[in-house]
Amino acid sequence: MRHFDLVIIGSGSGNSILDDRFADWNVAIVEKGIGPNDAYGGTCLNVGCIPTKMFVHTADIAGAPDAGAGLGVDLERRGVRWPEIRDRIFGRIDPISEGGRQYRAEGSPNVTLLTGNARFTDVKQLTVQTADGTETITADRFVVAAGGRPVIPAVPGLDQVEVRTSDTVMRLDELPSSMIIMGTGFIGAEFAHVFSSLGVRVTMIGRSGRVLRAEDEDVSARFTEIADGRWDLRLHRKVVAAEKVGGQVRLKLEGPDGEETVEAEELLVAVGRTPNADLIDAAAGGLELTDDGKIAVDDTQLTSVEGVWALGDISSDHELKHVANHETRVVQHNLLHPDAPISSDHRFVPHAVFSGPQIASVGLTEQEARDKGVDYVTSTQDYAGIAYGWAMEDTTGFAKLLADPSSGLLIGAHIIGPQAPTLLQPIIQAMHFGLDARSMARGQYWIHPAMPELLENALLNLPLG
Ligand SMILES: Cc1cc2nc3c(=O)[nH]c(=O)nc-3n(C[C@H](O)[C@H](O)[C@H](O)COP(=O)(O)OP(=O)(O)OC[C@H]3O[C@@H](n4cnc5c(N)ncnc54)[C@H](O)[C@@H]3O)c2cc1C
Ligand SMILES: NC(=O)c1ccc[n+]([C@@H]2O[C@H](COP(=O)([O-])OP(=O)(O)OC[C@H]3O[C@@H](n4cnc5c(N)ncnc54)[C@H](O)[C@@H]3O)[C@@H](O)[C@H]2O)c1
Repeated sequence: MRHFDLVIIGSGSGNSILDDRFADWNVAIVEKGIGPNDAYGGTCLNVGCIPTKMFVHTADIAGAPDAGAGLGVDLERRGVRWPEIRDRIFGRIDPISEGGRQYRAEGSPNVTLLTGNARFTDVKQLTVQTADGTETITADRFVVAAGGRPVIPAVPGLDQVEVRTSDTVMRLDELPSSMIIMGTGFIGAEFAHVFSSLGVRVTMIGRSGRVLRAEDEDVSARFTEIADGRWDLRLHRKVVAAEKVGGQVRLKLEGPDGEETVEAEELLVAVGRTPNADLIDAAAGGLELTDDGKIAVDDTQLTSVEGVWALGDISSDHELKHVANHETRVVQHNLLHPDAPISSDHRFVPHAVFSGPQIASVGLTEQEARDKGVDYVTSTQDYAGIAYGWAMEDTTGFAKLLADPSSGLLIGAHIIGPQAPTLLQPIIQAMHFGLDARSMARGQYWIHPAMPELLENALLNLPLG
């Protein structure tokens, strides 16, 4: 039985743990391979953030004729070369993934790469199913960074149709003429934007009355209105059956007007992700789980077993790469300095939805502030009320801020509109460094007439006495 100083399960964020400071550690990385190509490097690189945003940017360009029409510029989108788009994107990503694998397999003398599925068989003991057979390994320390995977809901007949998930939909052979998207969360909203901008007829199905309903209620309501104009939006619907009819997928829905069916060439299921704690048999390793099946960790990312840390989607409340990266740095420090551990900072975790329009958010939504009984004031500034918004003829975007009325400190910020994630960053900075709204608004220059004037005005409009 081989014994290591450290075993890392998962090559996504887990791959970033190792740097020169670990050069004299005997380390094993175990990775089963992700996506249709069993790739190295985890979700974000291969089937998540990076390819999706490359498709989103392409979709934004494909949408230029619509944007131009309102400005008096007539553009024509003559076509979309899907295979070229797909191959350009993965032509860049796949070699990075393969380079990462090779570096760990051949270029890191102190690292053993084991390719295969890892399962705990005891505390600090792992069995790895490789192509060469089964190997059991032990280690002094473990980092569990095994991520999550898409959920496929239990709908009668769904196992009989070809279901796409975010793992597979970006590599379709051909661009379909129509697509049903089940789910109205991050992935649904981003892919609906991508595929509808590329000319696919999209039908989106949601259980509730809102798209992106976890967002601030005003943002979610505005996004839902816009989505309703961009694709066929069926809300308050339950999918009760699925079948294959000819080359099409047909779903039976139950909704406010009774039963209905929808058909399309492709079906994308985007109803959330589940942590891979079951795949690694966390329980056999003595790792306690949370109620939602994630590996329980304390604020230093330590699990219930001494010497075993977890990070990222398998243990975090936030399934976001910047959170996984932050937790990776915390684990890295705590591996190297066990006597002086540091904690993760999850106070102000931002997120963005790269759809059309874009959304970015940090801190409390108005409904959360209300539910928690937090004292707050709020202000909303439309893009239409700032000079750059006039330039863009934007009529739907806005920034909404929430602040503590006594200290003037920001407690939440929500932006829907062009460049929302970029615009949000100074607010994240203000929240982290305790900058109050008035000092932020008046204590610095704001470039005129640039988009951040949206924030300057929203800050000035806060009724702070
Ligand atoms: C479509 C999509 C778009 C996204 N876009 C964004 C975005 O724009 N911004 C953002 O912040 N976040 C985004 N995310 C979320 C982000 O990708 C994840 O939060 C992040 O990648 C999680 O990293 P991780 O290291 O925890 O897990 P992963 O990167 O998933 O790594 C886990 C690795 O463990 C391996 N593994 C699992 N089980 C085993 C096992 N038993 N044995 C061996 N290996 C195993 C897996 O194969 C995988 O490679 C997106 C996610 C998706 C799906
Ligand atoms: N831009 C980004 O940062 C980004 C992009 C994509 C994904 N992600 C991460 O990946 C995670 C997963 O994304 P997602 O969109 O799959 O999940 P999600 O949690 O954002 O949305 C899932 C949606 O599916 C609905 N749903 C759940 N079960 C259902 C069912 N049986 N039938 C119909 N609808 C159902 C939920 O109500 C919800 O609206 C996100 O939570 C996010 O953390 C981030």
